Amino acid sequence: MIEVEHLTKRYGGQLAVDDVSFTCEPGTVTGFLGPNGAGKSTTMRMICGLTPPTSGGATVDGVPYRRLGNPGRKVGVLLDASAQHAGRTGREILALAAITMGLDTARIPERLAKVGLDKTAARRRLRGYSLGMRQRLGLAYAMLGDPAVLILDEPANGLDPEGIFWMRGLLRGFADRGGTVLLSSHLLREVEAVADRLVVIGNGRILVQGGKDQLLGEAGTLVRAADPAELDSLLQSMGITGSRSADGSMLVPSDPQTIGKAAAAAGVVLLELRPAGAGGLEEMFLRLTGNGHGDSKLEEVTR
Ligand SMILES: Nc1ncnc2c1ncn2[C@@H]1O[C@H](COP(=O)(O)OP(=O)(O)OP(=O)(O)O)[C@@H](O)[C@H]1O
Repeated sequence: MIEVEHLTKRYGGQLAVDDVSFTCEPGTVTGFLGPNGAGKSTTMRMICGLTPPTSGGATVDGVPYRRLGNPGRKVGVLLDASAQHAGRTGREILALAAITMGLDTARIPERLAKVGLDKTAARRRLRGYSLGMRQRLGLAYAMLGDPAVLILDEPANGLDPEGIFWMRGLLRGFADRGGTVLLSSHLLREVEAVADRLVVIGNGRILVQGGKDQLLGEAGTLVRAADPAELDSLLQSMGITGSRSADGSMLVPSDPQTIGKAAAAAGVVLLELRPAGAGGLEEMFLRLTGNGHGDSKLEEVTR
């Protein structure tokens, strides 16, 4: 379990992280989403004791990271896949980590294989690794001590589509066995398939957080009419403001039943009517994060 309470980080006059609170429960994957510079890495670094917070705090299983004994056995961390000695081989990097944690190095070949790094890759120096290979090694490194908690900053960076699919399976399996995963990304699509909960951050502040299914359910309705002007006046009469997509459909903050009934009563012919789901969530994500601090209406959905 990861508990983050009122974490705040100020760099000079800039608030990089502003009063951020959330919890990651065992058995779940939490997607930590936000555009570049939103404050994801700074938050994760504070959770891992690498950056001292200006105020607030974070614990893993009730203990601040810096006070965990043998932390690699409790929390697997991947913040920067390139932050290893470039002249060491993949095998050496894992061997040093195993020795530091008091683990048998015999587990290393199996762990390398598990992340898709073969014997040749194991013998290659890190400077010869692609970014995707570094991420794979970083995941093996994070999971080497069999921790119950994983904290991963943009682990999909550099992975090809097959690699992203593989990583999702790995993290889903980890959480399904009771593990806790905090996973950051600047792309909703990247985490949507694996996350149970989403925490969206922009300009250092949490803009929205909640269960993925709930957020998907609240993402609105997609509706397309044979005559868009008729739909516009119907929505106007209902006091609903929608946003129009390039294909002429409207994303409206209402449920399909309400819209369908009103359209039928008004004789407006609909060609499409469905929950907006992931597409709507992505639009909401872009709207929230593209909006600076967001407006005051955009409160936290739920905890
Ligand atoms: N050591 C530092 N000194 C000064 N400012 C910093 C420092 N580290 C981060 N910042 C600033 O804090 C803000 C948040 O940065 P952070 O790296 O946490 O964002 P992020 O969401 O992880 O972005 P990205 O996806 O680009 O990695 C940015 O404006 C960044 O410039």
